[in-house]
Amino acid sequence: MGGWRDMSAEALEDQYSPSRWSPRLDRDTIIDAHLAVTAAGTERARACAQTSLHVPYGDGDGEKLDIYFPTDPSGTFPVLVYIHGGYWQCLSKDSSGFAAPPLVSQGVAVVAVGYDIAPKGHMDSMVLQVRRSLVFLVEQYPRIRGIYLCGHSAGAHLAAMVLSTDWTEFQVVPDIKGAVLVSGVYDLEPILPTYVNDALNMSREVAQRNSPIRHVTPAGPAACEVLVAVAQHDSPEFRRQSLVLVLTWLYPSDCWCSPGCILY
Ligand SMILES: N[C@@H](CC(=O)c1ccccc1NC=O)C(=O)O
Repeated sequence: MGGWRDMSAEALEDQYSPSRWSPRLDRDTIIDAHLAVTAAGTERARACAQTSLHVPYGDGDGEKLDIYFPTDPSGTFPVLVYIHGGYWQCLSKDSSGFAAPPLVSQGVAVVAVGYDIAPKGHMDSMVLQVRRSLVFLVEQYPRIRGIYLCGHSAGAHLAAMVLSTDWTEFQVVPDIKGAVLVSGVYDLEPILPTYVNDALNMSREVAQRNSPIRHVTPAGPAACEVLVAVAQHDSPEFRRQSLVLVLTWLYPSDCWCSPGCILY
């Protein structure tokens, strides 16, 4: 069966370039459209919510987050933590607050997490940064009751790594109640031969260590509700990746990601 290991680098680049799969817009237009929509949505969110912007959660340049507070600031509140995509090398928290308006009006805080993207940031450090951002929120904002994670594309990968965290290595265990993973990449090995890895410069070992489908801890992922979503026109490889993640988390003792497996 022709799995990703049988694909040429060219074919993999096609599969792992979401911009090439839109039936409506060409590959350059669609990325610009994505940037325009997220930037405008974030501007709207900043106009309608109380915010704390560029809050440092660590000493690194990129270790900052934006908080959009609930309209009614009394009492405790759940928080939606949004992790942006951009193949770990573009985009930022500064245009990642677009989900806030309907949530803050319902008493939910929204946090857009920043992290040091490549080439400055490495895969290990980005994963550590998003984990630390949650520890910071729990420690600094005791009125938070329940964390919901949302990540898009590379951000869905980072969110899945957060769900796979062994929190015994940290000071606190964040109360993650749910997650929405949108069009993520959960096995990093197929992107090694593609242009995506030019800035990331991952070795096979780094890619495997940071692949949620290979990172199933004995305790499994955080015990919470998870919605794994793909888009109608995502590439077959993107759709396969989400399917393998779901199967891995549902049936961790079965093999879903080695040569010979039906979905490999
Ligand atoms: N070079 C990629 C760009 C890309 O993947 C992307 C662009 C904007 C937001 C998210 C993206 N992908 C995953 O993080 C492409 O051509 O589709």
